[in-house]
Amino acid sequence: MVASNVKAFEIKVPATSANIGPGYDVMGLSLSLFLLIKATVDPSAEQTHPTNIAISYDDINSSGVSLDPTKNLITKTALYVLSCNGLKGLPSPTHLHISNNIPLGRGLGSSGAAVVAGVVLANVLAGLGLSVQRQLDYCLMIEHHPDNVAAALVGGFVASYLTDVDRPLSIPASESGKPQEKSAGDADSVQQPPVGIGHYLKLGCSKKIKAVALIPHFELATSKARGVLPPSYTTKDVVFNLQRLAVLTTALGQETPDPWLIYHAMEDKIHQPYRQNLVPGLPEILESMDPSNTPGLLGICLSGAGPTILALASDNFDAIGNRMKELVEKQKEGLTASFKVLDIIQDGVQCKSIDSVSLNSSL
Ligand SMILES: Nc1ncnc2c1ncn2[C@@H]1O[C@H](COP(=O)(O)OP(=O)(O)O)[C@@H](O)[C@H]1O
Ligand SMILES: N[C@@H](CCOP(=O)(O)O)C(=O)O
Repeated sequence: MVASNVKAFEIKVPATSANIGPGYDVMGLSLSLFLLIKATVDPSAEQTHPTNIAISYDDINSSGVSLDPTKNLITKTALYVLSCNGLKGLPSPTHLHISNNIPLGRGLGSSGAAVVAGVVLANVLAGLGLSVQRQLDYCLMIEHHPDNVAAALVGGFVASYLTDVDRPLSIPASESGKPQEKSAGDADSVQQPPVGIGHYLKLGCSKKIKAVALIPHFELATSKARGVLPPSYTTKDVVFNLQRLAVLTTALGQETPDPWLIYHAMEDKIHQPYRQNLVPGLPEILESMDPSNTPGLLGICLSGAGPTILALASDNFDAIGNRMKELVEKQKEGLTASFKVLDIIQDGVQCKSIDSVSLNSSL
């Protein structure tokens, strides 16, 4: 039992797999792996930080993550949203207990989930009443590509684009490895998001499809994997991706998935060929596994910026995961990996008071 003036909320944000082959910075899928935050607001608690925020983690996935509210990505994001709304911190002392099941730096959208959690946290705890569209604007000021955050906000298979804004979206970068010029929350660093920067559309995804995520046991910062991409592409490669992306948007939604249609529609020439040197086993998996030799397989791609490799499948999930694991582990002495069979979930971020009253509908 908690005292009556103490309030507690739970925020649950899904992992996401971005790109899905040809949809670089466009497509995202929400997966059944979650970042969970329990926020306990206790007006009578001792203030331990000027921002009124105290942080703890209970999991090994997040070792190395800062517990300083001005540096931690979740709270740094929340402080940015608060500062845009004239607040220097949370209104009352708040303890955040974080259980993060999304491995960091693996291409499963941990940073996108952290950014979405920060925006929702500020929205709920300061009673800002931000719409989902406005929450997306805030997310995009920090995570500059829309694919992960749009899918984490609204759930499902999501297509998104950014408005061509006339000034850079230059709030502290979320991607690990990027320098932070100022802490969010500094009054002089506040840059309000333009209204309506991001747009999204939820697409159909057959209930028969699951995602097999092969997760190598090493981190690859998204900033590093973006750094290897070329500044321009040939018309031929762009057309190759556009053709596949157009087909993929509908192919995954067909009730009975067509394996070869999806398999070819998940091919890519914009990012995977440039990133494959950073991801041992990706070329070998793409070359050796297809629907003719792997029953149930629908398609394979790099998940986000990697190193996770994602197979979409309608059957034989464990066999597909084991085969991918074998192919990755044989590339390099000492390299290990594991796999998870995940559902594609239709709910985006959920926020509820601990007595289960829903506070944030993602739809
Ligand atoms: N739950 C979290 N709490 C705090 N920081 C996080 C959390 N999740 C991700 N991050 C930050 O995001 C970084 C990983 O981001 P990134 O390189 O984009 O990889 P990913 O593919 O997992 O999104 C971490 O090193 C950490 O700084
Ligand atoms: N479109 C981005 C997606 C990054 O996703 P993440 O899960 O690796 O953060 C990219 O490919 O760089």
